[in-house]
Order: sequence, then structure tokens, then C-alpha cells
Amino acid sequence: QTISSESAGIHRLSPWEIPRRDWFPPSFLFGAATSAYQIEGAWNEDGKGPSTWDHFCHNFPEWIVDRSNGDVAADSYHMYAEDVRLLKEMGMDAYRFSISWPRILPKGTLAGGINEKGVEYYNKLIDLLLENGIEPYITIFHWDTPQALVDAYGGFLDEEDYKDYTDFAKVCFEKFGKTVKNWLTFNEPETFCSVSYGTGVLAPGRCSPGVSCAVPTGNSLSEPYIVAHNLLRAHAETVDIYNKYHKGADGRIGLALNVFGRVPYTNTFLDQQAQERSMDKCLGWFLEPVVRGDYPFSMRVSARDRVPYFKEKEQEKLVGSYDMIGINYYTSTFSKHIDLSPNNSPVLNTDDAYASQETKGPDGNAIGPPTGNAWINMYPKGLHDILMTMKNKYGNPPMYITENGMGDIDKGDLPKPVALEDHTRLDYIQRHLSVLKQSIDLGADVRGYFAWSLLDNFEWSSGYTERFGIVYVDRENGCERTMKRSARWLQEFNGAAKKVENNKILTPA
Ligand SMILES: OC[C@@H]1[C@@H](O)[C@H](O)[C@@H](O)c2nnnn21
Repeated sequence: QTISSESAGIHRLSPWEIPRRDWFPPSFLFGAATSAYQIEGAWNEDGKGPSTWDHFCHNFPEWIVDRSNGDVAADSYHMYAEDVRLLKEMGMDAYRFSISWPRILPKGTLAGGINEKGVEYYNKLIDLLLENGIEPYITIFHWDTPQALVDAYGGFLDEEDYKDYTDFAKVCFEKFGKTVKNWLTFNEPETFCSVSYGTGVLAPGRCSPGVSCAVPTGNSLSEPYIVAHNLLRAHAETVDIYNKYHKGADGRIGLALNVFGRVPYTNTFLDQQAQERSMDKCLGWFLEPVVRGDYPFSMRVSARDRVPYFKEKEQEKLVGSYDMIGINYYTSTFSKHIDLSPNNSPVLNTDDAYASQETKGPDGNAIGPPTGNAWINMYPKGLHDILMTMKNKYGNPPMYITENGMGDIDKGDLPKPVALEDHTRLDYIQRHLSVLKQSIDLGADVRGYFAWSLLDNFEWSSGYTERFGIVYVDRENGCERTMKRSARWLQEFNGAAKKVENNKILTPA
């Protein structure tokens, strides 16, 4: 059975509030996003080496909700042509995806050799996208570090890694840079540092002894800052190389940042300060270094000698090391002041903001309606506030919403027909597009929007229990893809339903 939005008693936008394609400039890009480990599968096929995520899922399955892994995922390594066909059928202008580092460099290093079959896979995907008029936006690193580098020297914990990363990036530019003109060096460095080395929920799963994670031999207060420092230096070096040898006339490079909206828990000045510290911790940690060459002052004050210093030469490369900034926006929280006191010492690097992030306000009401998975309440205004901050505080750089979406919970109890009627996701997308339009009209330089995600995929520590796709993936039935209601609306929104009729889809059905 299907649920009509009325019978579900869920408020919907009125017809005149529903976004239209002509609200946005013709040059504005609409797309969808994925990442290598979450969709490709073929974890050890055609010469690919293991990533930290292969290692983490195979060795610590208890840290994945359904004990699953990305061995098959959405099988995009074999079904990429179907993915391109779907993008074309939806009339998408662009596709954001990531390159699996160990699929290109199985041992992580250039000296370990380039896997030409891996190069071939991405060139086939890129060529098919371009044949279908779909612009590739490539994320170089979306969390899947080669396990060999972690075994050798701790991966990004060691500054050696940033040389291996720049070698990997150079291979990507050489192999794909003639046809791919839009690059993002890192996906969500804040999430990667705080959750892979702070809480340890993401691979390689490190945290301090006493914190509950897979590898409690790390240091949740210092390792996130060490990794962040190496990531930023790798980013700056990579952008310098790209600008000097690969950019040409029309290349562009940047990075994609996860940004939570932060709202003061009350309008007291203590909570307003907590909100500012929380924004510095989440957005400023990586944005300030590339804008002005150093970390936010508030971070240095609270974390002091745990926040490394950049050398002058590194700062010169860091400042302005982007042609565009990706904003990954999902939800917002209330930020509540936490006092400095002898009996309150930080355990995690995120505690250094001395603010708790609350989903409910002082009146007990959530910041927005629930969506499906626990951490996403619908709060489109948070996106508006972030875009105004980017415009008014950080120089209004060219921006793309590189991720926006929500997850439906599926513990094996979400029938496919119900999952296909994803009216909450449709409402979520429409409301965020509406806010995006308002923000652009107020001067925010946003040039594109990518829904997260094109496909239901491997949702990290949640495994396959959270479906984020606008396209349903039936893993029990050969990973068959079926457009959900949200995808069909985007098809209409893009005016593709008409376009498909009058020009052949170049990819096989
Ligand atoms: O959790 C849903 C998605 C993940 O699937 C992406 O890989 C990650 O970039 C992200 N950041 N915030 N939310 N997301």
C-alpha cells in the first residue's frame, strides 16, 4: 500500500510554495552525490587494495549496526552505466562521486604501483557521464584511506601521509584531469577528524582509552587536531600542484565541509557565545585556515597546545586554496553553554567548544520535525543562516550544496512500496530548495545543489539500516534500482520528463 501525504497527516508545501526550476538561473547545477566505499562494492576486485573501511567492517563488525560492510554495497562498480542512465533520466546536470584511493593505488603509495584497471573504471564512468551531458564533480578523498598506509605509519596521523595523498591526487589529475574540471580535495574533514579519531565511530575507529570505540588506544583530545593539520597541509599542497600543472583555463578545485547549523539554546549571551564557539569548531576549524591561514582564535584559546601551528610557507599555500566551497548541510542543533570547571574536563576534541548540542530547546520542543534517522531534524532555516554567514563573514565564495538529504530507517521492516513513497524526503528537499532560493536572492553565491544520495547505500556505522537514496536499491534483488517519489519529482522539476522523450538515452536500459 502507499501512504498519501494527506492520510499520513504530514503538512506539505502549498502548490505555489513548491520550488520550480525557473526559480534558479539556467547555469545553476542540480545533481546527486555518492562516495566510492558506500556504492561501488567490488572491494577486492581487479587489483583494488583494502581501505580502512574494508578493514574496519571485516575486523570490527560489531561496530556496524547490522554487522554489514561495503563488499558489494550498491554494486556500482558493475552497475555504473545504470547509475548514469538514472541521472540522465532525472535530467541531472552533474554527478558528485569519489575516487577510491586503494582502487587506484592498492598499496596507498605511488611506489606501490598504479592499478590501471581502477583507472579504467573511473574513465569509463567519466566518459559515460560526459556523453550524457552530465558534469562530473570528483571528491578525491571520502574517508577510505588505504589500509596499507595505516599499517605502515598510521595514515593521516603521520605527516608522511600528506605526501602520499598528494601523489594520489596527482595521479587523479593526470589520469582524469583532461576531462574532469571540478575537484574537491576532501569530504568533510571535520567529520573525518572528530569521528574517526575522536569518538572512533568511523574507520579507523580510534579514541582514547576509556572511550567506547573499536581501537581505544588513541587520544580523542589530540589526534583529531594532528590529523586535521596533516589534512589541511595535504589540501594546500594539492591545490598548489593543481593550480600550477593541471588547472588550465577552466579547472576548479575546493573542498566539501560538513556544516551543522547552530542556534543559541537561549538568547542569553552565554549561549550566544556557545553558538559562536560551536560554529568555529564545526565550520571554522577548516574554513578559517583556507580563508585566513590559521585556526579560529576560540579553538586556540580552549585547546591551546593541542592545536598545531602552520609554518609561514604552509600558510601562503593555504590562504585562498579554493575556487569553490562545498557545503554539506543536513540539520541544526541548539548550542548550550558549558562552564569551564575543575570537574568538567574535555574527553573528546568536540568538548573543546564548551557547548552541548541539543536537538530540543528549553521548551522541550525539537528544533524541527523528525525525519527518519535520529540525528536529522528538518530545519531548513539552518541552511539559510549558514549561507548568510558564508556571505557576510567568509567572503561569499562560489558555493555548492554538495550534500543535503535524510535517511529512512530500514531494519528489514520497511516494505519497498512504502520506501518508494518517500514523501518526507520530498518535503525535505523542497523546503531546502525553497530556502536556497531565498538565500541566493539575498546574495549568497550558490551555484549548485547535490542531493545526498543518488542511491541507497552503505551508511557507515549504520550499515544498510538507513536509506538516503532518491533511488531505491534492492540489495536482495541484484541491487535493482527504482526511482522513489523524490526522484520522480526531481525529474519533473528538471523538466527531464519531456527531455527524455526527444533524445535517446545513450546508456543501455
Ligand atoms: O550520513 C549521511 C551522509 C553520509 O552518507 C556521507 O558519506 C557524508 O558525507 C555525510 N555527512 N553528513 N551526512 N552524510
